[in-house]
Amino acid sequence: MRIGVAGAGAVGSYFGGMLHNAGHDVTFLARGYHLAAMKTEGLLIAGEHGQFRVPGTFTDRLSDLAKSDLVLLCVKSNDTEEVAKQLRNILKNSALIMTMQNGVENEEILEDVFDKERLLSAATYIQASVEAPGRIRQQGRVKLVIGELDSSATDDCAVIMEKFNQAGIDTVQSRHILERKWQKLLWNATFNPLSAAAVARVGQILDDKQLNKTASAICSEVINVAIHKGISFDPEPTQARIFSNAEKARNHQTSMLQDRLRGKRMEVEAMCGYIVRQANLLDVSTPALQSIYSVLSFIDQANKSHMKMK
Ligand SMILES: NC(=O)C1=CN([C@@H]2O[C@H](COP(=O)(O)OP(=O)(O)OC[C@H]3O[C@@H](n4cnc5c(N)ncnc54)[C@H](OP(=O)(O)O)[C@@H]3O)[C@@H](O)[C@H]2O)C=CC1
Ligand SMILES: CC(C)(CO)C(=O)C(=O)O
Repeated sequence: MRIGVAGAGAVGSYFGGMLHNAGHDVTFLARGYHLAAMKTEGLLIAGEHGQFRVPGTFTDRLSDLAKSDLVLLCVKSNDTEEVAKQLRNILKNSALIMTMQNGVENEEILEDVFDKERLLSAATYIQASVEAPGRIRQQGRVKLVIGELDSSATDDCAVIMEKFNQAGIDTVQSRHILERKWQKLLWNATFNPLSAAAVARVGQILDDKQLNKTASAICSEVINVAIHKGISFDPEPTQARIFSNAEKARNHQTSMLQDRLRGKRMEVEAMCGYIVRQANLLDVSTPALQSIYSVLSFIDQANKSHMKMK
């Protein structure tokens, strides 16, 4: 299968690397120092069970993805619309696009650009980071739940699931992928923004009495928004599950914290703004999330002005 990775950072490089190892023809779209390192040395993926190097096709020309049968959309959510529109101009009509991003708004953005039957979404369970240019660090368990956005679409998803499993990526299919994505968003909205605002690892949020209290408040607000959106959750066990899952990621720097530490733009809209806007539409109160949203939006704006002045 010809696979294009649109945004070969932490997530895209890992999954693209695994699929390349399994014999697929993978093209990695990246830029900057990371791309330069991959072009000269190949891509190095380091995990708990050792490391492997991936020689491959690394490019900063989006048009090099034109022949893809499947594109893994792995840019940060802030770049979704721009990259999706560029992809629409070059991809063949039969190409499938799978978002592996966090949040649930990317699916809405993609539906405005592509026919729904070409779209898949993945709830991506991985802890990965670009440790150094050309080098990805992955820790903990990796799992994907994938599904078609159009539930009446032909079963491309089953074929992709099989190929991913053959490549050693634990993948299951869901007929209710948006519900799964909301479940994941509950976790991310609880921990990612707070971790970025406080510059704290997940374990530090769990251990600090005040941060833990704020995380619990955000979590119950987001569950409430999801319920008002028609996603069925039992609030108490859901919140308990989110916090017990966090125990397994104690040492993790969330992807949003990684961005803050690197002075990169954070996924503030995907993780906070979208939920706050939905809450306003549904007349649901989200004071804790709104507060973190205002802090992170301010930091992102300040970083942007600082970058412009440089
Ligand atoms: N990291 C993790 O553990 C997890 C992340 N996720 C989600 O997955 C998504 C991707 O996250 P992650 O992999 O961490 O992000 P990264 O920032 O590591 O990767 C995105 C990559 O895409 C590149 N990129 C963006 N636009 C272009 C372009 N036009 N041309 C070439 N390259 C481009 C970026 O370059 P540049 O750096 O120069 O902007 C970056 O290298 C996010 O939605 C995140 O929330 C989900 C689960 C876990
Ligand atoms: C916490 C984690 C790693 C869960 O997969 C994640 O989604 C993120 O850091 O954004």
